[in-house]
Amino acid sequence: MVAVFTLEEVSVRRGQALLLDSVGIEIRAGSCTALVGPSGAGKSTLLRLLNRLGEPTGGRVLLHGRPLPEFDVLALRRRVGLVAQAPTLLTERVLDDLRVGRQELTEDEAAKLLERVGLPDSMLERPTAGLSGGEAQRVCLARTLAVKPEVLLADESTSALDPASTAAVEAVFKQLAADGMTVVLVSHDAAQARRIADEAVVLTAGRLVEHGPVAQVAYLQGDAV
Ligand SMILES: Nc1ncnc2c1ncn2[C@@H]1O[C@H](COP(=O)(O)OP(=O)(O)OP(=O)(O)O)[C@@H](O)[C@H]1O
Repeated sequence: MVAVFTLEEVSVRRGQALLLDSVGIEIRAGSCTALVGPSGAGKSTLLRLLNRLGEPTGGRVLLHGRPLPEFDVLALRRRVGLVAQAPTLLTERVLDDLRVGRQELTEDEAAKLLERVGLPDSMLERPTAGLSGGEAQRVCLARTLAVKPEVLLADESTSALDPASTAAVEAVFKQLAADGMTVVLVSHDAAQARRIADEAVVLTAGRLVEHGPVAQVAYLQGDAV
């Protein structure tokens, strides 16, 4: 197995609270890994360590065997892109938003990015203010992909979307992993994790309780989540 990320005994303590407790996992290259578990389990905390939006207070996170602090943080964040829960558009026009991380992006490339996330190229000239939540989330996803990251992190990226937009975003994640990208997503939805992920990491109260192929992870079986 080629590990993209290796977490060695990773802990995160904030004051009295132990948000992550000695978590050790490897995240396989070219797979879609879902971080699942109950509310407050530490899923977002773990995800944010992977591009240094957060720092462990114990243990180490390695990218291809190198500790994350050895990388330039901005270069790391281009390599490990994050799509947040709520879409945040940064400019007034869709095309300009897609160029935020890559100014030299041509209109052709921008149109291809939109196609990749299931949006028509006619949207390039649209004002960002008029987009629906589902469209805005997919523009954010396209903007992240414009930078050509090696890894895509997604934190509950469909939790505010209607079923049709959720299905569209899920299809994009699946296709990205099928194309060889490493995708790590946080989901509170077991059915979603089963639909799109290859592997699942189950956290409860900051501790790793299971990690394996989705079909073998007990937490994801049945509808009891
Ligand atoms: N700065 C902080 N100080 C103390 N506790 C914190 C801090 N930040 C987060 N927490 C707590 O850490 C726990 C883990 O938070 P985290 O957001 O990682 O969980 P989660 O599994 O993603 O939850 P959810 O599914 O509800 O988003 C929560 O109980 C949260 O309240």
